[in-house]
Amino acid sequence: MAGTTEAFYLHSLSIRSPSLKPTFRTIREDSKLAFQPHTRPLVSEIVTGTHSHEFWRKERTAEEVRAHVQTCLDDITQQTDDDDTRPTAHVVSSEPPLVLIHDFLSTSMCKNLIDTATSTDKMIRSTTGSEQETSTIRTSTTVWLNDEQVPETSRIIAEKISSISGFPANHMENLQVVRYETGQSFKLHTDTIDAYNEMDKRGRVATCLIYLAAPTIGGETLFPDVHADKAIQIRIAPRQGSAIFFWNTHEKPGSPAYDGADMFLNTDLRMRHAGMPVDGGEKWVCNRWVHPVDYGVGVRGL
Ligand SMILES: O=C(O)CCC(=O)C(=O)O
Ligand SMILES: [Fe+2]
Repeated sequence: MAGTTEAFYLHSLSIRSPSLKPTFRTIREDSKLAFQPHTRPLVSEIVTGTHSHEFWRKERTAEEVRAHVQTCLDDITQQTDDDDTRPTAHVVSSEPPLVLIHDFLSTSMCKNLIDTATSTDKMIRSTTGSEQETSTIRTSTTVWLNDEQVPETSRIIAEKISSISGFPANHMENLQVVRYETGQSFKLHTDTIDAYNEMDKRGRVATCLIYLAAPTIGGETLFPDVHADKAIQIRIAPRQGSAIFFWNTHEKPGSPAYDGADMFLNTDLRMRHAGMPVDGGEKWVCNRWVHPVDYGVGVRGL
């Protein structure tokens, strides 16, 4: 099947229908670990990449991925995060890496993003791709928030993603806040496409998707191809404050195949995913995408 994208190819996509009836594996909340105070030094400035890419240079076991992401998260201070919860990493898939992080963002910061997004009065129908097209592919509404609008929340998010990915905050787009009302969805797509290699800012090498509010029914994020067993499709149930992190290209930074920011990055089609229709209540998410080059702080999006 041809690659699907958040950009131009979406029109030709359809959800894969495997010959075997898929087993849906829904990732739900794990028991919450008790808060453990952080003993590491504070990160007082916007990060410039506190961890190297080295970890991602080769295929890792699930436990290696979990331990690495957990350490990256623990390295980031929670001082400005006002909930007494410690983020916990759970590996949905180690190859390709797909990590679910509970308590990635505090409840109050989730609310801060939703309130700020709402108060802009600028939420418009979501689009796909650099052409900013609206279609039935994506029926939610969107607003972009920059660092000035949500300074602390934006910094906390950037620090955590920087720690995990090894890319500094200036490689990240602004925050894209998305609201799904009942009946709305985002069909199967990838967050980057090979054609983005032609752009100055290049493709979205990594995605961090944060769940700001969970619907009462539906709205799972579906990954039909990430599990090695093709009969298994992964569905992640939104939970407020949780996030998923994944790489969108075959070449992970630090790997032998990764030859610097100028290289051609091949979209990993196993990372196709969809926001399933919301069947009750409202779902809010926030995207922060990472690029292989300096994206320029304050730039709105692709
Ligand atoms: O809403 C979801 O679960 C997925 C959203 C998504 O994939 C996107 O915004 O690119
Ligand atoms: Fe996506």
